[in-house]
Amino acid sequence: MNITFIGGGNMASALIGGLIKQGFKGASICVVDISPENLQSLHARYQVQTFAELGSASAASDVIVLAVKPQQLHGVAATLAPLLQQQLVISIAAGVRANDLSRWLGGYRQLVRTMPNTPAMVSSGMTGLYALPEVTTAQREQAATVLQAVGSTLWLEEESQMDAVTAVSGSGPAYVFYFMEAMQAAATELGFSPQQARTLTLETFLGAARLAAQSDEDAATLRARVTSKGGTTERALGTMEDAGIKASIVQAIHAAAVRSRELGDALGKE
Ligand SMILES: NC(=O)C1=CN([C@@H]2O[C@H](COP(=O)(O)OP(=O)(O)OC[C@H]3O[C@@H](n4cnc5c(N)ncnc54)[C@H](OP(=O)(O)O)[C@@H]3O)[C@@H](O)[C@H]2O)C=CC1
Ligand SMILES: O=C(O)[C@@H]1CCC=N1
Repeated sequence: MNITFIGGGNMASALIGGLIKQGFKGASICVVDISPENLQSLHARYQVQTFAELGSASAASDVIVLAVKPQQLHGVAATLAPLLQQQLVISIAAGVRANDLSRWLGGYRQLVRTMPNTPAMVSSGMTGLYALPEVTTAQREQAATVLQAVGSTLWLEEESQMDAVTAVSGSGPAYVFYFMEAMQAAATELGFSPQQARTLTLETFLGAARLAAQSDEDAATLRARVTSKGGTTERALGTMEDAGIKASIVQAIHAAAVRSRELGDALGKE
C-alpha cells in the first residue's frame, strides 16, 4: 500500500513513525508539506519521499491522508480534487465534517474521517473512524489497516460522535501530559532531581495504566485500593476534590467537544 500524507506536522509524523515501526517502508510513503524543514526532518528520520507541493506523482497513492490544520483543509482539498481517481482519502482534521470535505473535494465520496492521537508514534494510538456511506467494505478495511498499524480503532456509527472522540482520546494525551507535568513539578519540589522525578512519574503512569488495562475492576475500585483510611492518598484526593479537579476535567472535556463542533459549524459555512 502506498500512502501520501498532505501535511507533515506533529500528527503526520506520529503516524509515519508508527507505520515505519510496524514495517511500512519509507519508500512507500510520500509527504507533501509547505515547510522544507518538516520535509527534511521526516526524510532524515524515515527516508520517506518528500514533495514541496501536491502533484500527480504524490497523489498517485492508494491512500491519501489529509493531515493539515482544519483551517488549511479547504485550500488543500481544492488542489487535490482534480487529482482524485479512486484513492481512499482519510482525513484526520479535527472538526471538519465528512460531507463538507467531500463538497470541497468536488463531491468525491471515497472518504473516511478519523481522529487519531499522538501515541500512534509508539504503536499505542487510539483512533475513531467514520466512513461516508459510499465507502466500500474493502476501503473501510484499508483505512482500518492504516490506523490499526499504529494502535486501536473504534468505528463510529454516527459522525456526531467524532466530537466526543476528539475531546476524549484525540486531545486526551495532552491532559495526561499536563497531569504528568504537575506530578514531576511536585516531585522536584519534594527534593528529587528532574530525572528522578521523571522516572517516578512515568513509571507510576505506566504501571497504573497497565494495571487498569489488565484488571477486571473499574478505575474507582482501583483508586479505592490505593486509598488507606486516614492515610496519604486520602489526604491528596481530598485536596483534589476540594479544588474541584474531577469536575474541572469533565468540564474541560465537554469544552473540547464543543470546540470540535464549533470548528465543524464554522468550516461548514466555507
Ligand atoms: N496533534 C494532534 O495530537 C492531533 C492532530 N489532529 C489533526 O491533525 C491535523 C494536523 O495537526 P498537527 O499535525 O498538530 O498540525 P501541524 O501544524 O503540526 O501540521 C500541519 C502541517 O501541514 C502544513 N501545511 C499547511 N498547508 C499545507 C499545504 N497546503 N500543503 C501541505 N502542507 C501544508 C503545515 O505547515 P505550516 O505550519 O507552515 O502551516 C504543517 O507543517 C489537524 O487537522 C488536527 O486537527 C488529529 C489528531 C491529533
Ligand atoms: O488540538 C487539536 O485541535 C487537535 C485535535 C485533537 C488533538 N489535537
